[in-house]
Amino acid sequence: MRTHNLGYPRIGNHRELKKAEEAYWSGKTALNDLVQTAKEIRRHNWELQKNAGIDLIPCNDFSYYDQTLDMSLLFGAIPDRFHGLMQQKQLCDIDLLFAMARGYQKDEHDITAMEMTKWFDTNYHYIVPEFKANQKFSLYSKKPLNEFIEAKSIVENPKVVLLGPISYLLLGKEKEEGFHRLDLLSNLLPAYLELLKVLDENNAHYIQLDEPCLSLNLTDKERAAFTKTYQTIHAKFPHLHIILASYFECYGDNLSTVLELPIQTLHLDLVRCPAQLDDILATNIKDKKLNLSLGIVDGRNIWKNDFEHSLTFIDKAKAVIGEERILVGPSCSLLHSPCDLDLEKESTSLTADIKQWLAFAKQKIDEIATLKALATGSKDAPILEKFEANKLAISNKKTSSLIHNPAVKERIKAIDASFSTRKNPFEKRRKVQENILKLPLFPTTTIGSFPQTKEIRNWRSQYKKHEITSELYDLLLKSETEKTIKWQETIGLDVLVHGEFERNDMVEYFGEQLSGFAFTQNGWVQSYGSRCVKPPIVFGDVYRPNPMTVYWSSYAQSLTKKWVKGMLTGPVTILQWSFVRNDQPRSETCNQIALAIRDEVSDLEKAGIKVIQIDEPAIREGLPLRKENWATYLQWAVNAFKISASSVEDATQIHTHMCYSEFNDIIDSIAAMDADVITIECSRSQMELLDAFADFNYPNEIGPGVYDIHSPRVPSEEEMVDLLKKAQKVIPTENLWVNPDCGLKTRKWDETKKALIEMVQAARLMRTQVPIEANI
Ligand SMILES: CN1c2c(nc(N)[nH]c2=O)NC[C@@H]1CNc1ccc(C(=O)N[C@@H](CCC(=O)N[C@@H](CCC(=O)N[C@@H](CCC(=O)O)C(=O)O)C(=O)O)C(=O)O)cc1
Ligand SMILES: N[C@@H](CCS)C(=O)O
Ligand SMILES: [Zn+2]
Repeated sequence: MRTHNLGYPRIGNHRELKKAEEAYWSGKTALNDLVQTAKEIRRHNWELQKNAGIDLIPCNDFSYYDQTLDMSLLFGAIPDRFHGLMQQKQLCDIDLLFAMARGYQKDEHDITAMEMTKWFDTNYHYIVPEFKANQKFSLYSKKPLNEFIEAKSIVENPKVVLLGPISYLLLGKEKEEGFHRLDLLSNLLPAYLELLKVLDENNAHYIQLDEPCLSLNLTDKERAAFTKTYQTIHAKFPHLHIILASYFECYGDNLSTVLELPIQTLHLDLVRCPAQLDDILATNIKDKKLNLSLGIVDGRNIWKNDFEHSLTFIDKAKAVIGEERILVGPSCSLLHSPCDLDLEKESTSLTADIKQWLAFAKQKIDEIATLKALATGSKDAPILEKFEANKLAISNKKTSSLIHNPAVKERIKAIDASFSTRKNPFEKRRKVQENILKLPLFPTTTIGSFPQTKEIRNWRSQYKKHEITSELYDLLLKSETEKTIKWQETIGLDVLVHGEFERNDMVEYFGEQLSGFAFTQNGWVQSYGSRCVKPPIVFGDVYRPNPMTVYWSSYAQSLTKKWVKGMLTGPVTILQWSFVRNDQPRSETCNQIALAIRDEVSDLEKAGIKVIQIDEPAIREGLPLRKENWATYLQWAVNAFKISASSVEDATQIHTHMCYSEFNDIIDSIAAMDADVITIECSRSQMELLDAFADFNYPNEIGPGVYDIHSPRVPSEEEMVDLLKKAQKVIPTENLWVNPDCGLKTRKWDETKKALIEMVQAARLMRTQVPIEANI
């Protein structure tokens, strides 16, 4: 029996990578400083896994931005718009990678970034490969080889992790008509073979090919592509040990294809799909040579592994295929886990009771090693002590009084259809709202957050460390809010926002105020590029002890005669971006959060807030990976949103906001949410997304994002007018709002100001082009 890991978090224990990257981007440090920080993180990770006794340690799981983008650069799939820049500036690989991810606007160059979207059902975002017809691929960079050589100096036989060819293609997008990206396989496969040859020549033996698309519903053609690809790889490199890894779901109807592939090891996510072990063991696997990687330590959540439970899986597999053919590992890469629980001090939120139930990446690595020791009959005292401590923690959690709250459970039981129905249909509400809000055509607004400057983050940091008083912190935030309200008035935005300066993060902020949640001091997880989030932990029944946002929304509204949007995160997004309990269905936890948000919506309404936005950017992300499970999820997710939004009068306008996901397949559910207005990220796909709304005849109002907020580049009035005209072709003018793609928290003020001024001008211009009677 051996242990392995599918990937380790690459941000560093204290987000060293983020800090080094942002310092480099702002010109404060040199490239070499960043390169050294990255090296140090990799060395730390490898040594940690080696010291824990992991047998196969991954390399090339590091990335400066995103592992999918790395593959595009590795194989030279660099969109044409970057070619001039490459020739003229002779950018090194890292700079080119950053330009592709973030866009490039300097000197005479003005190049848009590549698209970014959610990685399966996670809160991690990848950069979408762009393909043209007859896209060529060849080895452009040496990253996997370099990292293999580097790892070899620290660990024995590092395992090279690569995104597999089929998933790489399927995760990309055709940027020209007339071909399907899978048609590019014949161009791509030789480049993969070339890479494997180089790795082979340098004595790499273990290659982990991640093919997470095997967790999706595939066509026969796609399955055939897997067969062809892995047969080709095997024919060329029969001596390489290929570990094929999919995760986040069952192999489902792809299982029989996968079991016939000429690979050495198949990885199973036994956390998301425990049943597939029995299915596989019931086949003729015993008579094959295939090894099984048992992914039994949850890479997507922070709960301690239940050793007794996990050992039943290992024993079952052992009985059929024998110890030698088993690898023990995490369910997926630990990229989605925070780094190290040891860095957490016990606090009033993360109490000793709760802390004993948790395991972060470092602890999970130790769990994997301990499980192997236990499964192979170790009688070492420290191992047996760990087993006893584990049993105790697991049983403590099952019986803890911290978790269950009868009042919350009663309230959940009382939910009926009236909780999720507005008083009147949209058309009726719309008239009432028009009379009160009196907004022009093409009303302008923003999505909520304004720049979270270093200064603001420092105030919060000082406040948390008691270096400044709560009164001073409050005053500082108020002055920032006031400045932002005044500035929005000056440039002529129609519906204002308070700026969300008081929030560290849109989910963590609510988690900090809701009972049943705990939060960490350092539990960072990469979200995209250098950006990280600290997901709060739902450990028990959720309720809202006090109003959470009324203070800031009321303050902002008191400063202006214009409408200020109340700003909330929706129940599905809070659920999706938190680490949630595994002892009850997600739908139940979601309903508990929905009731808490419902109370907040009612309080905002009572405080005179007329427009309330309930963000649900993660509703698509929570969609099960297999279509057969969609309907159940969508039913409870949409219902939870409606529970949170439906207590209000017709006069209160409910907005929702969604971003960075493929929404086309769930348009009917988005419509069923019945928000009066939806603002949605659209600009990177040049309004393509709106076709789905148009095809569906989406009845309510829509604000398609007119500029990309993930790039520092400032859009021009003309390009936004062009996008709005495109939108106008498919959506009735009276339904259109004008707004950026998402919140502005990651932007700098100068970029924000320039971009929003252009945006307001674009809306004004659009108004002048509408027949007079429609404008009244
Ligand atoms: C909308 N998005 C979000 C997602 N998930 C969330 N949970 N939240 C989201 O907003 N998923 C989809 C997208 C992903 N987008 C983003 C966008 C931006 C970020 C981001 O900016 N993250 C910040 C961390 C934010 C935070 O929690 N900050 C804290 C701590 C600040 C800090 O580090 N303080 C320092 C001192 C100050 C300094 O030197 O900077 C310290 O304490 O040492 C806070 O504001 O209090 C990031 O920096 O990565 C994430 C996802
Ligand atoms: N209101 C949030 C939504 C982000 S998806 C923001 O503006 O940052
Ligand atoms: Zn957003």
